[in-house]
Amino acid sequence: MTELSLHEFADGPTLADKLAAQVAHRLSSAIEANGKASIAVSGGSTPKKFFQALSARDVDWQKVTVTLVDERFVPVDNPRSNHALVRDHLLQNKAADAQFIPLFHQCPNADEAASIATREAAEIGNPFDVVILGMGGDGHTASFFPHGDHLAKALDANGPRCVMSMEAEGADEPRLTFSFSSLSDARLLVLHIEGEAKKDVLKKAQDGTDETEMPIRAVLNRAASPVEIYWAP
Ligand SMILES: O=C(O)[C@H](O)[C@@H](O)[C@H](O)[C@H](O)COP(=O)(O)O
Repeated sequence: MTELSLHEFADGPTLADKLAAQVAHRLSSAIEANGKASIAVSGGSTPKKFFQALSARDVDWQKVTVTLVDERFVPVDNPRSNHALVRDHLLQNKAADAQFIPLFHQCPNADEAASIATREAAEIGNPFDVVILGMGGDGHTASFFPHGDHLAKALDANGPRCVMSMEAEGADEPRLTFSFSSLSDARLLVLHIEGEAKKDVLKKAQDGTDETEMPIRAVLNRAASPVEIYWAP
């Protein structure tokens, strides 16, 4: 069973600040121990304030590699690009010196982009020092969507560390996602969610076991690392 801890905050800005402090501390400790640090972040609407808070923190950013937990199969000039979100809100201020490894590559299909991303991500080393997951109202996390075409493979704890493609009814476009095995043993594994509705989704996820219906259950039930849940109304 995975150990879960719930950290609740009065509001989103307070959460963003506390999470940024904790993540900056972990990145700095990793740099002290290994000379480098890695972080994989989620896209979507929730992380913007956290990205801005983290970008202002004192970390030796030149030694940090940033990548995405998952990406939409769209170029960086598309408003739905997670790369664009990270570029505009995280790779700014002090964090402008960090190295970014994108998952999207201009290829005929998402599988080919996933192969390139897998090769490039292998350079980062493993496990990630920090992984920040989000969660959708349908119980997806990363691009582990309910009934996704490659969901079983993506959630296989013994599957390879890789980036894979994913298509699902609930996803607007094909996706690229790190596999569960690449994310679940992060040295700091955070699930960042906000709002009462997401708390209800979390509760529903904890009340059942079917991962095809709510893939977040894989993280909550069998992540190799403890899961730190950060929540604000
Ligand atoms: O690209 C994405 O959409 C994500 O990385 C995704 O897994 C996200 O974390 C959740 O969908 C929550 O999204 P919101 O923060 O927008 O609710």
